[in-house]
Amino acid sequence: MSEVSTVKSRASVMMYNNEKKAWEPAEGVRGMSHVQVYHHEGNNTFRIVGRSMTDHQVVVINCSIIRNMKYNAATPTFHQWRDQRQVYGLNFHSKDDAAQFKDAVDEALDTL
Ligand SMILES: CC(=O)N[C@@H](Cc1ccccc1Cl)C(=O)N1CCC[C@]12C=C[C@@H]1CC[C@@H](C(=O)N3CCC[C@@H]4C=C[C@H]5CC[C@@H](C(=O)O)N5C(=O)[C@H]43)N1C2=O
Repeated sequence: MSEVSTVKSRASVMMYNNEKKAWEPAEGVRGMSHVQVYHHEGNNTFRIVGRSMTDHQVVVINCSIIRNMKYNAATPTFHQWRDQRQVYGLNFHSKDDAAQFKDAVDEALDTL
């Protein structure tokens, strides 16, 4: 069973550096990425995958959407969430990109 992408938005992927108390671009990428929500229908799991726009081979972010995850739309174009290891941030290209992405994440959270 393959995975189905439910949204594709443009955003720059950031990670929060807890030591430096600052946001940094995700590993190996500068600038915009395509961020997608993938649904694995077989086991009803979801993950957020980001690939660099300049080189789609570079996976910039790949993390599960877990039940009851708090997805925070801090501003209309900056959304963030955390897992045990770190805090992720998406600085979207536009409010539409952000809104579409949030809808897909909310939909995933509703079905988990
Ligand atoms: C309870 C909890 O976990 N709270 C978390 C948030 C959260 C809540 C609920 C569920 C999950 C999470 Cl994750 C929390 O508050 N966190 C997570 C780590 C960082 C932060 C802590 C302090 C700083 C203060 C300012 C604020 C911040 O980071 N921004 C303000 C809003 C947009 C603003 C936009 C863009 C980014 C691009 C660079 C920097 C800039 O614009 O130059 N910046 C910003 O400055 C951005 N912070 C945070 O978000």
